[in-house]
Amino acid sequence: AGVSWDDINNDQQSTDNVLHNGMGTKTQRYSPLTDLNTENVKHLYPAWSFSFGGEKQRGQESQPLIYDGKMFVTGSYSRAWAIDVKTGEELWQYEQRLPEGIMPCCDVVNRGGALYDNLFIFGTLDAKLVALDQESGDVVWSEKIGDYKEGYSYTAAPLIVNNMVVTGVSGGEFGVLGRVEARDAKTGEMIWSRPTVEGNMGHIWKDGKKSENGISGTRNATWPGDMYKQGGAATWLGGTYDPDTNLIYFGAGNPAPWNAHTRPGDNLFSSSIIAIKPETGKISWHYQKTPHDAWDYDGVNMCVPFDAEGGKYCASADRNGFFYVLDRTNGKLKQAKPFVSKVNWAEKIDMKTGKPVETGKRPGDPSETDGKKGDSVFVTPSFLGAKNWMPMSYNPNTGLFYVPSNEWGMDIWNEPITYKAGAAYLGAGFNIQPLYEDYIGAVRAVDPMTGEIKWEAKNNAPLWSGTMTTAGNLVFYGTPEGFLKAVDARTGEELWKFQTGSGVVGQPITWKQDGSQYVAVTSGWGGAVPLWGGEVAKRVKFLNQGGSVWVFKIPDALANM
Ligand SMILES: O=C(O)c1cc(C(=O)O)c2c(n1)C(=O)C(=O)c1cc(C(=O)O)[nH]c1-2
Repeated sequence: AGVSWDDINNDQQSTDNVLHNGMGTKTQRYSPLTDLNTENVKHLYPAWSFSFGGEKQRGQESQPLIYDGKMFVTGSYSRAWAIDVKTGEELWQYEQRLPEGIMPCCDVVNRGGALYDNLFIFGTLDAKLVALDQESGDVVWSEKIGDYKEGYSYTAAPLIVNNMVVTGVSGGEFGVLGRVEARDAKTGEMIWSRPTVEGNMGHIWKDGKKSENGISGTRNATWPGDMYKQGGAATWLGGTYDPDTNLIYFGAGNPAPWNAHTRPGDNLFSSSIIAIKPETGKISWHYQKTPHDAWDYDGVNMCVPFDAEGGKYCASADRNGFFYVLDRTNGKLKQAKPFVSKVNWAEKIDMKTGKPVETGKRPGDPSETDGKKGDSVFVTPSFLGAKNWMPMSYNPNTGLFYVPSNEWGMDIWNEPITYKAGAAYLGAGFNIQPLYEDYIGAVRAVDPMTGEIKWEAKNNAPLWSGTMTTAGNLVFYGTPEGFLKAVDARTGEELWKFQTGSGVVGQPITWKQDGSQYVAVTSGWGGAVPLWGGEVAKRVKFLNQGGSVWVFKIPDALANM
């Protein structure tokens, strides 16, 4: 009984449940179901809605999981629920007792949990992993990921690989040490820990004992002095696993602090994609998208595995505005094209070197002006990114990625900064601005092999929800204005929408149950935009908060037509 690794590995093919983040460890967010399709989606109607209750609303970014007639979903402030999928009745509720001093940078969000055996495992804002019994909601084990007093937290859904639960850390804005860690999913015991800042040694545990496990090659060649110890490169979005290559792919975030003048060098492995061997935690290859990042372009965006033209690739739509395709066996660059209309920090990515050709838009060094504030520059995209955390989906039938993208720019300048444990470690100021009157968000259908945009669906507010696609030629996504929408995967034509009562910044899923296809999504406006969005935050300040999960189905009479 319970959820096995085989079940999880088969998640994308098995349609009667959703066992893993991304609807499979590859996180393609693709369902082979065709019951619901472009013809009948207009009949989709709500089966039930469940309120997360309380005053603790804020951003609801969770992807629900479905197993054995139960939905497992997390909410803001490190809460989790099990719900009867048929009736929408609550089975149990768990609420982490959060200390006063938690320091999540970008809202009190959670993006979902992981199922393994009889457990539901999720990360909390006080940087713990909590494993709950699926039946009772009781805590089976709990382990510390990092010290919340130093700025560590966790918001991502864990990744399951074999018998391991694999997680990263949040806290890049506080100079934490980014890392990827594998624990025994049944007990929480550490198996390996792999820092993502060059110069820091990894460790492997044997019989409960920690041993050295260095990476080969240069040690700390890309950071000055001791700065690698607080180098950031937070792994705050979790990762993907591909059984074909037997590699774990993680994005590593921005180098700390933001002020790049303090840390000459490429600052590996920040703003990079890293491929890790699951047995040892060793880095197999790495690819840096933004060397010596000066704009908080971060780099956590997942590299989503897909196969095309006989090759094994992964694709990453980066905050820096480029859509990257890498050979996922060795990290070699195959393609990199912009997926937003204005990218002004780099002209292009040089296909020979794999590096960006910059245009000179780095914020000025404060020591070259009055010592307090360096010259400000206007840069596109803004640091909230051409695409932030919200996941894209890949449809193998259309061969297209469906990317939730945003068009905005920022004024950014640097200030002096020194590291202090538990304090913001930026050394930068900024103001984000819209570029266009009529829209900020746009779902874009990207052909990964050419970089061509096949269609786009614009949205007034910035898009902050994931997309999900099906063999029924549908793409689902949410809007901050409150709608869950279904569009035609081939054309982008809008076929259905439903107003959920608050902004949708969640991640839609679909599955089949008792003969009909279901769709679910969380609703509740929040995340980084209202907190950090500058002029954009002002433009969308009318949007209301919420906290609920919605479940939809088609009428039984239409289910098999
Ligand atoms: O560096 C980090 O550790 C870190 C963590 C998080 C997070 O855990 O949510 C975000 C970011 N950075 C970030 O840069 C960012 O834009 C962001 C947006 C969001 C969100 O949920 O809307 N989280 C985060």
